[in-house]
Amino acid sequence: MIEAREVVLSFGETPALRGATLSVAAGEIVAVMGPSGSGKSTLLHCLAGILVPDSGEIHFDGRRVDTLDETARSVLRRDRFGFVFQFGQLVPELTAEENVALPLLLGGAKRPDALREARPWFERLGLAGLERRRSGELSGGQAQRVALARGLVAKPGVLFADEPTGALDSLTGEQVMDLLVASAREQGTTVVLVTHEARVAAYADRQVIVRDGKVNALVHS
Ligand SMILES: Nc1ncnc2c1ncn2[C@@H]1O[C@H](COP(=O)(O)OP(=O)(O)OP(=O)(O)O)[C@@H](O)[C@H]1O
Repeated sequence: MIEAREVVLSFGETPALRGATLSVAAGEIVAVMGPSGSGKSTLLHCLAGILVPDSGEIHFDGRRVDTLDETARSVLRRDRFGFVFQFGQLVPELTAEENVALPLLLGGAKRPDALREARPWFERLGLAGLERRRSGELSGGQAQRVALARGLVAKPGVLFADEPTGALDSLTGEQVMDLLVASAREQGTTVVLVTHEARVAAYADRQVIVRDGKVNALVHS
């Protein structure tokens, strides 16, 4: 479904990826682990078409991604990928339901249709009653569940989750992971999950370790 082949990327003098290879099958949930600074986020950003490697290739659904121009990559991200980051990154001016509807609106849906599709996510993720709140009026766990709904609402081919529980206490983090995995499975979404927490990685079908910019160890859970 999504693949990095021998990806090399440096930030100036700092090598971040030194020949990273990873292949994720459709519907698979893969956890990317590894020490701080090893290149996990950079690998995720390359897979997601946010960063372009210096060399190597990125493929998604049979298409080469890294050779697309910025516009084509941003359309691909909008239409086929979902994102959840460590701090939710909800748009503070929008209500929770508007945040969830955002990917549909950006994809061209009419506002009433987008909001109608967004609403069931509040029940599903235990957020009923919070639809009109803004991010400042939500707890960290609630905001992260809204971010998860936003990441999945457009039924992306791949959900990229970068430390999605990193800002949460462990119980809240487990609730978010339970919901992430259940929702992704329900709609067959492939998940690339960056985490340094073994307990979070244990939710994945497979764990890989990034060390010194290479995906150099595999652990089957
Ligand atoms: N925008 C940037 N500019 C310069 N250097 C960067 C940038 N982003 C990452 N790096 C460097 O690239 C290397 C890999 O960083 P990356 O964020 O991918 O690691 P990581 O494994 O995700 O780390 P962490 O677990 O701490 O988030 C590090 O040495 C980092 O300092």
